[in-house]
Amino acid sequence: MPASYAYLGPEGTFTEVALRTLPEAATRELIPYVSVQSALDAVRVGEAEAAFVPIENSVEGGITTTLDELVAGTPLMIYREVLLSITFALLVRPGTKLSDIKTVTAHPAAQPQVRNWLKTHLPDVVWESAASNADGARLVQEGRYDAAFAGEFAAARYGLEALETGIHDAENAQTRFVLVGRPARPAAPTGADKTSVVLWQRDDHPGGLRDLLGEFATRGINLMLLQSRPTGAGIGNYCFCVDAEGHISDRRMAEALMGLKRICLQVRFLGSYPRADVRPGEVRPTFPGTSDEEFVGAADWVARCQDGRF
Ligand SMILES: O=C(O)C(=O)Cc1ccccc1
Repeated sequence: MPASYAYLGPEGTFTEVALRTLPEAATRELIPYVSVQSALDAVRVGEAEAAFVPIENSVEGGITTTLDELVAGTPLMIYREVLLSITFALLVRPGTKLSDIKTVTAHPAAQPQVRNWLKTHLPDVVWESAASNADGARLVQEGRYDAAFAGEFAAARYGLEALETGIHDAENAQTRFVLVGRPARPAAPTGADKTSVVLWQRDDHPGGLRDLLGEFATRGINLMLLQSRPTGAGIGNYCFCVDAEGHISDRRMAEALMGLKRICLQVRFLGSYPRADVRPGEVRPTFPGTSDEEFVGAADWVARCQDGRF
């Protein structure tokens, strides 16, 4: 049996389309799961080699179920990311007219991307959340709802037709997906990488978040995502999901992570992996004084001072 990748299913999700853009997906068995949790659990228990799930979109930010799964439980690691431009189609059973639609469904992350369209075209419709956009299409096929927002490509799979296509409140809306596996050595740096971590503050004090972010800022590391998530320990108790530009084997990133490890209650490393928004082969510039050579040179200088050889 080939190694398998679990993904947020059923067949016909945007997640499946994004997964199929990865060359390695062609050599794996792709198995749909009903939720992000069950796909990630399949990896945790060794049923799947990796899981492919949505993690962020450009309209609402982080997809909290995915972030919360990565923050807690048995540690997992991100190995790849994929960006997909998203527009929705309104899928209905053949013959349904716009005026027939009383109920509509989709994944909760779809709602902020179609809210204005709904207000204009179906102001009185009742929204129900589905486990995924393709699951919403399946529920329309079963007659549970009148319409679903999903990819146009899902229509044929569920015997539906697209009453409207190209629905998107925000121009260029993109969703980011990640391939998640059990912890292992990260892929080698490409020159345009991203590192994801979760940070827990040691205590609550003025400027606490600034202290954490300062570890990145003083080493010239740009941040690409900062999302607080409740720890569950009470109001005001948060951990921080951070995506930072660079790879853990870059000296500046390694030093920033060492700094965070010293000052945080806990740091969870979620992986270093190639950025999907940069062309392969393109190397990101570093800020003055933050290249590997400059870190090595500075460490040598300190060693020579300690030896009285400067
Ligand atoms: O992959 C899907 O179809 C999903 O249900 C997740 C999702 C939700 C909204 C936009 C893109 C992907």
